[in-house]
Amino acid sequence: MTPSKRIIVALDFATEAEALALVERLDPTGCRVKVGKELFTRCGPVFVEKLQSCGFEVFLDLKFHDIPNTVAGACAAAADLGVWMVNLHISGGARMIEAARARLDRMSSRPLLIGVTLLTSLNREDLSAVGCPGEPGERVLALAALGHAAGLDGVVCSPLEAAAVRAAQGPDFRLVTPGVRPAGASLGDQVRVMTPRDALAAGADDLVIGRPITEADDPLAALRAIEDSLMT
Ligand SMILES: O=c1ccn([C@@H]2O[C@H](COP(=O)(O)O)[C@@H](O)[C@H]2O)c(=O)[nH]1
Repeated sequence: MTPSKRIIVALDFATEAEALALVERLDPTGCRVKVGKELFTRCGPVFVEKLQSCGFEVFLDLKFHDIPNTVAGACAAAADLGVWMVNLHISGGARMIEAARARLDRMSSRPLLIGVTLLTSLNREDLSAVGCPGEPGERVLALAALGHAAGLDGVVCSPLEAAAVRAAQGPDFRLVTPGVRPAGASLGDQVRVMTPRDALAAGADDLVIGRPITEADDPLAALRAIEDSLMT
């Protein structure tokens, strides 16, 4: 895989027109795209199909979290849509993940099934406030192990945790990392972050990058600069 194909551009836009304005300038052989809650709620599966008909592999980032039967059905719907990757929250538990995986395994082709460990916007204090005292890294490692054993293809984690998860879960477990910021870029609401180059060096497979590209004066130039930083 080329270093640039490791970039997943997060299309966190409020309208289809804004998303298309960027997508029409992107090369589907050079990057993937992510459709999350905002764009999907506004534009729905039809927009995902449009992206796919333009040649893009789509990460459907809806972070399913519900009872096993409901999440399994949602994952099957994502598979029917033909997306490349879909995700759920590992904190939904092993039975939820196993049900999703079993349902996907019955389909003729399936997306990669990835689990969110701990949102990259959370720090130690946030964790403690929701009744989970301890270091974010420890929680990520525990959730990654649970998710792998239950049938996930990989996890979403911060690049800060990528090396430890890679060491614990091996080379074939996919590590998808948001919380990626070029040096000097605004963090926004992200807390556990690394630069694109450091994230790759730490073992990330996929770099999910949104606002540093989408909110740049010249989004394409911002993407190119990130790609260049991965090659040098
Ligand atoms: O832990 C997580 C899980 C998902 N995300 C998503 O990634 C992008 C990041 O966007 P930026 O603009 O680069 O911050 C966004 O769509 C999130 O929903 C995450 O950030 N952290």
